[in-house]
Amino acid sequence: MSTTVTSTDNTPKTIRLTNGKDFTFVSNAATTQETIPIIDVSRMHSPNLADRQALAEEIREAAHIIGFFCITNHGIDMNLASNAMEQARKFFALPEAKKMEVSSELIPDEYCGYHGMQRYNPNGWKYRDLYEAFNWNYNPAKDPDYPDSSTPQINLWPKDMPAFEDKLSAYQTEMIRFARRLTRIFALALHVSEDFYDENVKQPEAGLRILHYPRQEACRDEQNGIGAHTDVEFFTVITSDAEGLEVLSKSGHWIKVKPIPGCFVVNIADCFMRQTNDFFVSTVHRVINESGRERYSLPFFWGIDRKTLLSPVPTCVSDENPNKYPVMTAGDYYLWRTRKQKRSWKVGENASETVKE
Ligand SMILES: O=C(O)CCC(=O)C(=O)O
Ligand SMILES: [Fe+2]
Repeated sequence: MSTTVTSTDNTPKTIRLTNGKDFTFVSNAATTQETIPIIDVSRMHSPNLADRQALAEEIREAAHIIGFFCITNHGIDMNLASNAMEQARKFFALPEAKKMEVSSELIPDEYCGYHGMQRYNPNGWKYRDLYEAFNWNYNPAKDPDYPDSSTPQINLWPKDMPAFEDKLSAYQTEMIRFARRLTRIFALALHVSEDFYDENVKQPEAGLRILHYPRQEACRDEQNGIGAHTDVEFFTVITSDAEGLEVLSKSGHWIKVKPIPGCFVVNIADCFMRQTNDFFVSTVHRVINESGRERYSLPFFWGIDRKTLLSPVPTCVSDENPNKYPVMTAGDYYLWRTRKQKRSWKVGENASETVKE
């Protein structure tokens, strides 16, 4: 059945994103009248190239039109996700002082570590975003395909909680294996050879985060769970235990994404949009937790390694459609965004970037 969550604020708003672009939504209400595509990805494991190509064409369309889709029959062991979720609940239940021992402020140029409750306000709303999070980076030693114990991880793991690191890392290892395969399908979707990205994902950007959203009491016009934003890297794979994710449609309306048990939501992020010269769209999204209970989510952020140049994919540029973006390394881009977001999303600093029309 279709539903629309009403909002007292029906005036269009324009907000500046940290990627420098502006986006507008026509109303702050959200609807289930529009949906995101559901794609059965079992064919990604097929030995037949034609099957993989057929899947790639479906992904091509979804990545081009809306930049968000739900995947079924992915083959990921969901026990690993539930174990990570269980650890998330335990971690967030710890005293604030214990969580602050691994504060993300300790490493300013990385996202890893703990981000405290109501710390950021990316949209300049009345109240700060109602979430806390813990991020962890790729650990080369635990790569399932190219393990490398000689390159140290950059992470802030809490002391005396070995199960926390173990369970979170086990999920990460599974997701890396999956993301490498999905990257090959994305290459086919761009009509380049399947191995186009293989060399660039041997030391990938493969960070994860656990998020905890308390039940929101304030109205949706005054507070977000996590404010509207776009992700930074190539694609994100999300699992969550409750509704709350909202995606901005092309027509400027918020679509409520209904989580399907056992499935993941995949979305295109900014580096992929840049590299495809906007052919794939990195769509604005946010979370508002009106589920009436706490919400936990587990996004996995996947991108090419830091030293690779974000030069355009050959099939996405032509004389008529020249590259729109300056070329830089993925690492420089990630660093620029990390610095910008950790600074400007802090309380109040971004409010001036919100243009009320
Ligand atoms: O909690 C979610 O479902 C999404 C979180 C998100 O968009 C993010 O952390 O970038
Ligand atoms: Fe996101």
